Amino acid sequence: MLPVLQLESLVGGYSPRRPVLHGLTFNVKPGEIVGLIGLNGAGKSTAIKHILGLMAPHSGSVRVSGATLEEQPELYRGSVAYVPESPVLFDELTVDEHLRLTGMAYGVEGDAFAERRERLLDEFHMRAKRGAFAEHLSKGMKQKVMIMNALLANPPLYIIDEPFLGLDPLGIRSLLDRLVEVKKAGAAVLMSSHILSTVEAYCDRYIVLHHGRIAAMGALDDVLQAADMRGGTLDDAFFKLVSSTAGGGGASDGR
Ligand SMILES: Nc1ncnc2c1ncn2[C@@H]1O[C@H](COP(=O)(O)OP(=O)(O)OP(=O)(O)O)[C@@H](O)[C@H]1O
Repeated sequence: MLPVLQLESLVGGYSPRRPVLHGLTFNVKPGEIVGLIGLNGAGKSTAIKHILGLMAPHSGSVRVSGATLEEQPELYRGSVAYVPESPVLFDELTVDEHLRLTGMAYGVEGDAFAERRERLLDEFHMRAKRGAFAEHLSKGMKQKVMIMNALLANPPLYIIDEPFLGLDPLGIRSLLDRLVEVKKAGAAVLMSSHILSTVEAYCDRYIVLHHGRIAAMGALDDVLQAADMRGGTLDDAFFKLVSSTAGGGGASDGR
């Protein structure tokens, strides 16, 4: 099955003289959740900015649904929904208005729009707040609106950056349940998080980023092997990979 997201030898960062990402090659296929993990400053958000097209590669490429942003900007943008680490909303629009705006942007209209909106309002316990302005919502509620917008769009690719920050346990459960559902329906999900137990439980594959390079990639067994371990958790392997250079912490690009 063709990957929805393909990074090929991506070199990128904020200044051409000092790249942050050193040749990342990985993909995310339909029907899988891939966890992007790494220490603070490893390059996760920078990689996500390149995937979203907010930053241009110094070299290498990013393809979404088979095309680069330059080749097919509409296909590329319409294929991705992004949930950022910190919610970005319009203060003077209500929850309902945000959902309507997303529906218009992604071409979700009529009965399909109404059905998805009603379900999301219930699932994320936001029905009572549907008419509230974003500026009057709590931090976690704002994050829920970002997540609801992404799910409403129902794209082939979800990019989710630290989604659990600020969410209450019910919100976390609703999000995880829906990620499993969209994955079963064939969506591809790239999720960055520091909550390794959740990443281990929900992701099919993991990418361990360390100093802008892939230190390990694959299923749990692959990551354990890269860490030279026979058994253990993702947390154990991660700790070993990022705390010893010899153990593969600064390893080369993986596939
Ligand atoms: N706007 C920026 N300008 C210049 N350098 C930046 C900028 N944002 C991040 N960096 C640098 O890029 C590197 C990678 O940062 P990035 O934000 O991608 O890390 P991260 O893995 O997302 O970390 P965290 O877990 O803390 O969110 C760091 O060295 C950081 O200092």
